[in-house]
Amino acid sequence: MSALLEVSGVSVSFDGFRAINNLSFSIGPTELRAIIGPNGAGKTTFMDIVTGKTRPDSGTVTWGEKGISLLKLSEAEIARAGVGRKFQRPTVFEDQTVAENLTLALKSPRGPLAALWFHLTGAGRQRVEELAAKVGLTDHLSRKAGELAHGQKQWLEIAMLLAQEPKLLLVDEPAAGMTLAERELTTAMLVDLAKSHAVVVVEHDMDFVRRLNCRVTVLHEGSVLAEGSLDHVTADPQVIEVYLGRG
Ligand SMILES: Nc1ncnc2c1ncn2[C@@H]1O[C@H](COP(=O)(O)OP(=O)(O)OP(=O)(O)O)[C@@H](O)[C@H]1O
Repeated sequence: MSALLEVSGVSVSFDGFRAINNLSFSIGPTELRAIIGPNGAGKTTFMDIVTGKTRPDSGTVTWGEKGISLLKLSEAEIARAGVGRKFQRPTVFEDQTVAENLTLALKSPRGPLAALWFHLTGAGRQRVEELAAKVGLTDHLSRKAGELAHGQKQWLEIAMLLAQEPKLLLVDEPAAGMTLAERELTTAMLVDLAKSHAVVVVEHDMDFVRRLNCRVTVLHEGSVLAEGSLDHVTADPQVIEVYLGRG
């Protein structure tokens, strides 16, 4: 399986401090990956680089079968190429309904005629219903997003990301603030999404990572310290020393 995203030898410094240090990372087109690591390991900076928010000082970031360089694209172009990012705090429109939020997020077909056709045929409405079903919000379409529970808001935001038809989803600490039941549903959702997308989850909650049952990358001081199953990386003495042993 060739990689969808290939980060190779990437470094970036802020005021002389190397936040990312010769980092290499790749993910396939349908793969679930968890990224863990201590505070300041470079997890957020890694996502900032992939999404074009931060430009690295050196290294390459290539995307897709054609191996295009994401470093030459703007943030908006990277999003259009298929990289979606979910921040930790939900940013849904609280005064709009779930259906309205999803409609606003839809990727409309290009061109006025195609867009008109999309609306007249009800294709947009059908897509909104499909997206709501994917995240378990079918019964909440007419509710204001502000009335939803925290977990449901997070799921709505995931559906809004999916509305843009991304190939890669970067998801930052999805379990934070969720009840156990919400976490379990979120795990199932991410596992299901990874059947048709690449999904990278940054998460501190080890129980959550265990339930994801996927390959884990441990970052430390801006580089990959260990990679493999959760059992493999958590048995690594270096990982225990820099990350697990501190708790
Ligand atoms: N814009 C910036 N200017 C200066 N230093 C920065 C900047 N962004 C990140 N850093 C530094 O780079 C290092 C990596 O930060 P980053 O936020 O990527 O870590 P992280 O793994 O996401 O940590 P956390 O788990 O706490 O979110 C930290 O030491 C941070 O202080």
